[in-house]
Amino acid sequence: MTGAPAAPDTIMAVTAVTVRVPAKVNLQLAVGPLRADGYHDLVNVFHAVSLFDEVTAEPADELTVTVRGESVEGVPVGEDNLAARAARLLAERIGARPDVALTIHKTIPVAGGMAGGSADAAAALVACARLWDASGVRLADLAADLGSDVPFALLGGTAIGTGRGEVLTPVPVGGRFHWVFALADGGLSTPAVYAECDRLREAAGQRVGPPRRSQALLDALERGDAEALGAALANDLQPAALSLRPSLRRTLQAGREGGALGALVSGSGPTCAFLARSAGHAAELAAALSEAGLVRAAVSAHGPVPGATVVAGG
Ligand SMILES: C[C@@](CO)(OP(=O)(O)O)[C@H](O)COP(=O)(O)OP(=O)(O)OC[C@H]1O[C@@H](n2ccc(N)nc2=O)[C@H](O)[C@@H]1O
Ligand SMILES: Nc1ncnc2c1ncn2[C@@H]1O[C@H](COP(=O)(O)OP(=O)(O)O)[C@@H](O)[C@H]1O
Repeated sequence: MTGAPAAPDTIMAVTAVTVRVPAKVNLQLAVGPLRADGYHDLVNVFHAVSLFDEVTAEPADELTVTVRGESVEGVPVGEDNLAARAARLLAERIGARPDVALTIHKTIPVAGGMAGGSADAAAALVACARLWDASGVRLADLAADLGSDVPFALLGGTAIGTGRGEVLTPVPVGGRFHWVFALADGGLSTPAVYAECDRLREAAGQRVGPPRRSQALLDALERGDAEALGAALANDLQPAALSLRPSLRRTLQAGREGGALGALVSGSGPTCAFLARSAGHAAELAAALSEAGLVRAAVSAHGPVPGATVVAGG
């Protein structure tokens, strides 16, 4: 090496920042009655899994969004993209122009009940905060304004979300869990699934009380007990997702027949989640589900994993 070393006070301009951000599955989703503001109070046990999107932020003359990946139809590339909204919100907060080129590499299924859009918003917040040296801004406050699931994508791990899901309390977890996700063709709209949940409850004359946390589920998580966790998985939106997409019943049944410890729709669906006994069992189950021809793809993953993390630049 012959080059002179950089002077100690040289400040390297940040040219690109890449953030990796996980998908989530809801281990318990207890849904209270419809609130006056159109939301529902929840007990939402979020669990971050190793299925990741990556968002790269680079300085540019104006805000642009590029989306790459398989099956990204329906993802807006304009100002409605949640990552673009996140960049604009942060720029507004620090009094800067949102001049950034955002490139999103999507692996998380779109409109799949795994919070991919929320994940991209959280990643964009972290990437732009690094690019614009906005380390003093509390990103969690901005996240909650972008969507109920966005704060969890920043935090990762496993956490209970109350309120509309944005008030987070981390949950202790005593091990790693192995999952299979059955990805469906096409998505389901989150507001439509909540509305169907309300409709089904009303039609059944169901009196809906406040959502309650499952102690059995929290104990299973703390012990790292996959069998008990499988038995405790619960999603109040599942009947609504099945009502809107009846074919998911067969997918859930196929996973149970493959020995899953638990099977449920992930959040608002249509992705189905299966808890496996081990990494090996997850690989077998994913192969069996793919071969059964009921799903677009079946992928294995583990959880919990950290939230939005800078992996390059900055
Ligand atoms: C259902 C869940 C489970 O984690 O996620 P997905 O499975 O869709 O990823 C979430 O509650 C989705 O959160 P998110 O997608 O951030 O929703 P938001 O943008 O805040 O709200 C979109 C719409 O969903 C409905 N909504 C959302 C949250 C909530 N607690 N009650 C609701 O009724 C409302 O109709 C709202 O207008
Ligand atoms: N970056 C993004 N990735 C995916 N969807 C996005 C994004 N930005 C906005 N959207 C919109 O949000 C909707 C819900 O997306 P997503 O978060 O993937 O699903 P879900 O709410 O079921 O978890 C999409 O159908 C799309 O119209």
